[in-house]
Amino acid sequence: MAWFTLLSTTGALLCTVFCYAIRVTYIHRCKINELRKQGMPMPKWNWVTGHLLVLQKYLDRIPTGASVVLALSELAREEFPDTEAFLLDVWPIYPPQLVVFGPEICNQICNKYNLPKPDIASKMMRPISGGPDLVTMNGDEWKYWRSIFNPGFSTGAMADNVSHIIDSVLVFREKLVERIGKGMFSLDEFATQLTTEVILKVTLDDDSHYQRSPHILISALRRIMDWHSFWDPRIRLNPLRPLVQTYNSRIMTSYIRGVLEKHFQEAKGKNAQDAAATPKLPKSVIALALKAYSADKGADQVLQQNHLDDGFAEYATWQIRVFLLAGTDTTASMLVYVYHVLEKYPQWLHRLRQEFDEVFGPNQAETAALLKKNPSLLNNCKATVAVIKETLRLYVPAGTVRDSLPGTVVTDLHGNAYPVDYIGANVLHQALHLNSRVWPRADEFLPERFLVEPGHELYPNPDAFRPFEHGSRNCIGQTLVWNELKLAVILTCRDLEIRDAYQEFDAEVEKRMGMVSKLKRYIFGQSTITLNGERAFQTDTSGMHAANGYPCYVSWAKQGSDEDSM
Ligand code: HEM
Repeated sequence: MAWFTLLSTTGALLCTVFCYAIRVTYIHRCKINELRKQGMPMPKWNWVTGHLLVLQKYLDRIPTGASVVLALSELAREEFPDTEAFLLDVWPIYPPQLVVFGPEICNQICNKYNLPKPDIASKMMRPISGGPDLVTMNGDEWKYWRSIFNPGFSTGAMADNVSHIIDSVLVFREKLVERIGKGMFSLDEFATQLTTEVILKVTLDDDSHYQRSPHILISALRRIMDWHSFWDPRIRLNPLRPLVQTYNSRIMTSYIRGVLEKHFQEAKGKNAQDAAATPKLPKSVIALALKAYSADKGADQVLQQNHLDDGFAEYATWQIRVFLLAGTDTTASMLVYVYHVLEKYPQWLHRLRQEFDEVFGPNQAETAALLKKNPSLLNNCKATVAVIKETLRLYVPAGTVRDSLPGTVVTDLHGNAYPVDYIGANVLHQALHLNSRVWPRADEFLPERFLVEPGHELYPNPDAFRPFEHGSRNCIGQTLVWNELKLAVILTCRDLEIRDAYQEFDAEVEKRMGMVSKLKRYIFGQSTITLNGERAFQTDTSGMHAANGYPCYVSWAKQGSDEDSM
């Protein structure tokens, strides 16, 4: 009898949940259908699956593991070049969005209306950050914490960081040199270790030596990331996920709180020794944030306390956690792609080497010291900047999603109005950067477009280039990115050469392939491993890292190889 009651109660509960899901889905799809009838552009739509089947069609064209946004970008460019905007309904996987990829409509979303960040983004970031974070906060809370962290990322503060970034880049270089003649390795792994070491130093003043040894904080973050997905239900619904993430989250919080407290006590000690002087805090992001916070809360009051203010420590910890994520993967993935384009287009490698000779003189050994003494020399490397910009255009690793805002209407080029009070927005940088209306010869690698004068046919529309987004929600870390990428290229590309090893990597995979995999391939056919001819396609990882960790070889540059490449 008890079993019968249990079964019938469970059955009734499941039925209720099922009916509720049907009802919610129906109400949602009715709203989309309404927008469809009003003429909102969208791909072929279905009451049951929304646009999932259309998206799947484009996903089937790209290699396994390639980023979903690349499939979305293909869809955008192929089906909506005229409106540069369309509605995408993949609910319940993600809320419906107006996908946009024209500079004018992007400006409306990010600058004119500055639509808020959606709740769902904040929920998805929570396991990584631990609490409200700068990337997904809104309103006054965001404004306040952005102003607290702005000084730490200012151009001046970043110039103060050049010296230790150089030290980290020199370790990266040393590691590359150690790999000469030693076979294939993952460039992505080396690059990520470099950017991680840099962000630990810049944000926490932590001399982690992460390029040479593991770090408890980063191991915990990586474990959280291994159990994290922004969309994959197989990962999101795994019951073990919250347990693993909570455990590692505690490790991260306890480590960061420890470092903050240590810096606070040191700062207090310095103040006590020299009461009259302005506090000589180290210039890490966190130290400058603490300074800004103290100034805001009433001069020395914060520094008079026995322990670091709990409210500040809690928020700062969440932000450090998000900086560790935002500051490593994207920059590392870009660095890998810069080496990739320099291998593909040796004439640009040659041009950069000429530029380095002109700016830093012919004696390479002196470059690091020169840059430490005079970081502003970085501003003289115009061709280097152009190459990095063109790489950022073609391999942009991030975009922005925004929430709906009641009463807001955006318009496309033809004046068609799209209400964004039920659907949010997805500014699709990958499609925007390849939009052939605004980018002449959009698919070609042409760094010269960033060197020509206004009036030239290649001169870019500034609103169409937004790797770091525009407006008040732009990337806080962009100056750091520029310094890191320029320094890495300057200090490694003059005498070292990277060659991708995908051919050898694929041959290894083939050799190690088991019978079952071979049988599967025989039955279902070989799935594609390139995207538009690109084997180093961007993957569905945070920062869109290059496929398979970018297997490569490194060698000394051959004498005269530059001249040969011209
Ligand atoms: C190549 C490297 C990078 C790229 C392409 C990039 C791109 C972006 C983009 C597109 C946004 C806007 C995102 C949105 O609206 O949701 C953003 C925001 C942000 N980025 Fe980056 N980023 C990079 C590196 C970094 C680094 C090194 C940091 C260091 C801490 C960082 C920290 C942040 C933060 C905190 C925000 C949120 C800013 C706010 O809303 O106030 N990013 N980034």
